[in-house]
Amino acid sequence: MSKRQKLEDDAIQVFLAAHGGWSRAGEAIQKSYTFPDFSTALAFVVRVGLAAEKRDHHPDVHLGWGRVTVVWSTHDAGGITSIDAEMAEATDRLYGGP
Ligand SMILES: C[C@H](O)[C@H](O)[C@H]1CNC2=NC(N)=NC(=O)C2=N1
Repeated sequence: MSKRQKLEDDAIQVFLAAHGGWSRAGEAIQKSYTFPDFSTALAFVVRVGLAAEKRDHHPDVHLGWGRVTVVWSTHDAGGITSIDAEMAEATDRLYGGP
């Protein structure tokens, strides 16, 4: 299946059930992460942004003091695709841990 083909609703539910903190926001999935200060949050945004550039797939990001919200959707497909699920997993890995 193409990575930019929309996921079915049940596949999205399976993804959400398996990945804590992610929720559906219309035709996107999103998660908020917390940090001890602004600069640590900013550094996370930079790491996510560099991963996005490598994959040519880019999130919407909201950066605040100690908080980052990352939103993944595939604009070209008008919804959530498996590359969004992959990038969400990559985002979790960049947040912390191996
Ligand atoms: C031309 C380029 O590959 C496309 O515009 C890519 C770039 N990054 C993208 N990012 C996201 N999130 N969705 C897209 O459909 C998308 N399309």
